[in-house]
Amino acid sequence: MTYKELSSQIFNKKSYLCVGLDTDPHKLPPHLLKEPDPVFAFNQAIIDATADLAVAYKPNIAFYEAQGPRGWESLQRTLEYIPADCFTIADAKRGDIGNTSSLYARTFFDPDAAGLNFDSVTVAPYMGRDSVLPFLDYAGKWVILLALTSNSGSADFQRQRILTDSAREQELFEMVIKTAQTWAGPDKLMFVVGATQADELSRIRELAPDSFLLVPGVGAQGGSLAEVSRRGLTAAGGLLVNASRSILYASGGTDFADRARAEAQLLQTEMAEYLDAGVLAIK
Ligand SMILES: O=c1ccn([C@@H]2O[C@H](COP(=O)(O)O)[C@@H](O)[C@H]2O)c(=O)[nH]1
Repeated sequence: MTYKELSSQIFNKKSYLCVGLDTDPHKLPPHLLKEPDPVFAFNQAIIDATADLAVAYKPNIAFYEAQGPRGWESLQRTLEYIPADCFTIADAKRGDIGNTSSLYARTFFDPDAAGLNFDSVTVAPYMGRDSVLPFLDYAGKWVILLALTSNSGSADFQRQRILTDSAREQELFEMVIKTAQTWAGPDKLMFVVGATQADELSRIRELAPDSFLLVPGVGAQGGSLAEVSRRGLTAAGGLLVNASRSILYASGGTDFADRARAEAQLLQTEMAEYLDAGVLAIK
């Protein structure tokens, strides 16, 4: 999906909601356990219940890998079931020396070589340029680079102050955002910024005015959709705001899909208000 197509989806659906498919087999409603692939049955129902409200789906790969080969099959079925008008994100947080990164890229981007066919993958920037470039080699695919994450541990490295070449102070995540934009433009590269870090979003928007930001951390982690939207929305939309647990596990019973829809609807209704108000009006 191109930058323009993603932006159009946001304004057509009046939504920048990304539903996180962090599907934990231990949290499935009991009635699904008799299905041949309970994880897929759950995801299928969640996707059916939310596809008109969401512009993206983000399976977190850990939840599937932890199930061994069965999990990988559930992941593949889920990916194939996601409607074509939705952007897909493999939240895998990969990155290694170049030749190894090429194999990670193939895993998520190359169905002709036994890989999956995601639109994008999350990548950790810590190992630098040569660890990220192999993911950028795929036409039409996106890298979503971790910049300022939602967890408390983001303070350990990402918020550390370092000196620029011109002896000015900046935080490490700022350097990541500036440097990575010399590797690829906003048509191929997004950044992860936690919703719990909304205070930093205005500064991040100055550094990356046109980039899409994947923003996890509303819902279960307590980030504010209003603050994220106020500081992060752009004329192209520019945001994908993810919620996983608050949608998936709104109910553990037979009504789980209806309750998931209701949670997604709350977020989408609020997003539509911000989009309708116009970016400049809410800033
Ligand atoms: O900074 C980050 C980067 C990734 N995540 C991932 O997003 C979802 C959030 O799930 P919730 O249940 O909505 O809290 C999950 O897959 C994380 O691994 C993040 O939270 N923060």
